[in-house]
Formats: sequence, C-alpha cells, structure tokens
Amino acid sequence: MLAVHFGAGNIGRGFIGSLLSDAGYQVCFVDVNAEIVDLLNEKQEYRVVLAAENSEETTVRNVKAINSLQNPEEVLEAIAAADLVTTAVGPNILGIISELIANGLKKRTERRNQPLNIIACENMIGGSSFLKEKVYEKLSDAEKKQFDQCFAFPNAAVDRIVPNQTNEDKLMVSVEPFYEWVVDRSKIIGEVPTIEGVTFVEDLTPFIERKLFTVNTGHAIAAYAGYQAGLETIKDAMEDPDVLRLVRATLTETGAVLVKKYNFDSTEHMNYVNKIVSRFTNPHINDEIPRVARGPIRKLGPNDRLISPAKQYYQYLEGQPENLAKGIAAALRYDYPEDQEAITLQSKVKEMGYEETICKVCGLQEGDPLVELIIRELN
Ligand SMILES: NC(=O)C1=CN([C@@H]2O[C@H](COP(=O)(O)OP(=O)(O)OC[C@H]3O[C@@H](n4cnc5c(N)ncnc54)[C@H](O)[C@@H]3O)[C@@H](O)[C@H]2O)C=CC1
Ligand SMILES: O=P(O)(O)OC[C@H]1O[C@](O)(CO)[C@@H](O)[C@@H]1O
Repeated sequence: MLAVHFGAGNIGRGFIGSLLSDAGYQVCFVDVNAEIVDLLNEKQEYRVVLAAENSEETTVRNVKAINSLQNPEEVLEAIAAADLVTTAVGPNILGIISELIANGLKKRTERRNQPLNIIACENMIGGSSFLKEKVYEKLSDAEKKQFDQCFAFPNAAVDRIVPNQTNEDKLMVSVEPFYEWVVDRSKIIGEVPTIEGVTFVEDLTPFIERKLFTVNTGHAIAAYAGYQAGLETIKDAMEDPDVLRLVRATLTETGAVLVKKYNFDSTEHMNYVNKIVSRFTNPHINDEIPRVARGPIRKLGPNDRLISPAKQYYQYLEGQPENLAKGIAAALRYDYPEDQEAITLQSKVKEMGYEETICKVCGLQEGDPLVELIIRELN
C-alpha cells in the first residue's frame, strides 16, 4: 500500500507519516525542502521520540520522498499509484499543491478506475473541502463529474503538539505522547482504510470545533498574551499567572459555547480542557511562541480559532466573550518582525486603524458588538 503525503514537516513526519507507516503503508513524502527530501531518500527511515519522562523512541521505516519543485512528474506518478493521499502543509499552501493533485488525479483516471481518498490534515475547519475546491477549479465540467465518481476529500481533525525541531539528526522528530486524528467517515469513498489511531466518525463538526476552539484557541491565547508579556515559550507563558488565568477563562467561554451547541457533558468537557492545559505545560516540550502565534491574519480569520467561537458566544449564550476579546486584542497587537503576516497585520493597523482592520481581517461588520468589545480591549 502506498500513501502519498504532502509536507514532510513537524506534523507530517511526527504524526501522519508515523501512523501511516505503522498501518503498513509505504509513505512517499512530497516536499519542497531539498535537504529533508534528500535525507529521507538516503536513510529511508527516521526516528520519532516521545517528549515525555521516558523519551520512548520508534523508527518509522519504509519511507521515501519526492522534491515537487525538481520532479513534479514523479509526484503525478505517485498520486496515480497511491492508495491514500494526505497533506500537512499549512492552510495557505493547499491552493499551491492543488495543481499537482489535480494533474496527478487526471493521470490516475487515464490509468485505472480505483477510488482514492485525499485527506487534508491541517488546523482548519473543512481543510479537505477547501482543497477539493482548489482542485476542482482546475477541471472541466466533464472531469468534475468523473472525479466525483472516483475521488473523495473527507475532512479531518488532527491534534498532536509537534514543536519546531532543533535536533542534530535533521529527520528526527520529538512529539508529545498525546494524539488524535478524526476523519469524516461519511465522505470516504471505497473501503474505509484501517489505520490504528484514526477514528472515523459520521459527523466531524463537533470534533473539529471542540479541538480547534480548545487546543488551538487556548494555545493561540497563550502565545499572543505570552508575547505581549515579553515571554519566549509556551511553557513560560503558562507559568505566568496572568496568562494562565486568561487561557483558562477563555477556554471557559469556548467551553460554554461547545457544551450548549453540542450538548456535551460539562464535566467531561472540563476534563478535556484540563488535559489540554496540562499538555501546554509539558516540561519536555520547548515550543517557542512564534511557532504557535504564526500567521495571525489566518488565525484572526472569521472561521478560525478566535473569531468563530467569539461570534458563536453571542449566538448561544447571554453576555459577552470578554476573555476571548482580550486574546483577540493581543493577537491584533502581534508584531513579531520575522512573521510576514504579523508585519502585514501591523501595516494594516497603521494604515486603516483597528476598527477597519478588524472588519477586514476578521470578517466582522462595523457596529457589531464583538468589534466594539475588541476595540474596548485595545484602548
Ligand atoms: N505542528 C503541529 O503540532 C501541528 C500542526 N498541524 C497542522 O499541520 C500543518 C503543517 O504544520 P507543521 O508540520 O507544524 O508545519 P511545518 O512547517 O513543520 O511543515 C510543513 C511542511 O510543508 C512543506 N511545504 C511547504 N510548501 C510545500 C509545497 N508547495 N509542497 C509540498 N510541501 C510543502 C514545508 O517544506 C514543510 O516541510 C499545518 O496546517 C498545521 O496547522 C496540525 C496539528 C499539529
Ligand atoms: O499550526 P497553526 O494553525 O499555525 O497553529 C499552531 C497550532 O498547531 C498546533 O501545532 C497543533 O494543534 C498547536 O500547537 C497550535 O495550536
């Protein structure tokens, strides 16, 4: 069995590639990082080490890689032969890889009539659906019909903290022990793949919202508030009483929305929140704030981890999401000079002021109570 995985980065090697290899797939990574691609082809294996007391280590074997900049034709061949395609490249890159995926799938339809699932493993709602849209933009109406018969893009939620790696062994990845990979079974075409560690569910929405509005909201708040407090790592941020208080208060707000919307058991949900807060404070993980804060414009988007739960707070509850607004204000102030989105965000603020920036970046309307609440926090 062959799995073609786009993105041999932290989550690609440290999570998706590792589970797929354990499930018996040969994993063919596709990446633009020549050093990583060459090393993967040279060694054909890499180490995954658990960031925990016992530093348990496993070796992921039977892997290879293609440099999509140098050998795009090879990528098309791999897609034509694949039993599964997955991605972990970042939401902004999905549009870029969609051309190769479209062409690979076209090649496949010329060769064989075998169904294929393409699963985007990104921190976003509807990642695979978005990738499908981008792929379909490149097709004729007849090709779209043909693709509908053969290919599916089930959405997924992936959760494992894999910080940026600074190991001497460039392929080795240090990962937290916890992981969760949930896939929308209702959209799978053909046989449901057997991958230990993947949970297939009929309705993904509660899972992805629970994950995005808890792990990712909490992490983002720790990062943006921690940055404003002059701190360097998530661990430092979580040790700061003010940041910790804000993270917990925010997760109480998102938790209240989730419990109301999905009828979750509130005690169980609080246990989930506590587990996540303890993951953020894992002493074996050195997670720098700029990694977790990266891409503030994306993270401030209307359907992402900060604005979406804040909007839903008004929909499902009484009162206002005061703490989410504090976190959003910290995100709007994020000015890390090595983050291109932070630079763009700050130039928008300079040019248009906060109100217009919030409306444009967060997709909110002037006069919306959430806009007013955020502005209050910024003053
Ligand atoms: N690191 C983590 O803990 C988690 C990350 N994610 C999600 O996984 C995705 C990837 O994140 P990370 O692995 O942390 O990032 P990363 O930066 O470590 O990995 C991304 C990889 O994609 C590659 N890439 C960039 N452009 C490409 C292209 N055009 N074609 C093929 N490969 C390309 C990069 O060279 C890099 O190796 C993101 O959507 C992130 O939100 C989800 C859960 C956990
Ligand atoms: O990968 P993104 O969306 O930029 O955000 C970083 C987030 O991803 C994670 O790496 C994994 O969920 C978290 O550590 C963090 O909340």
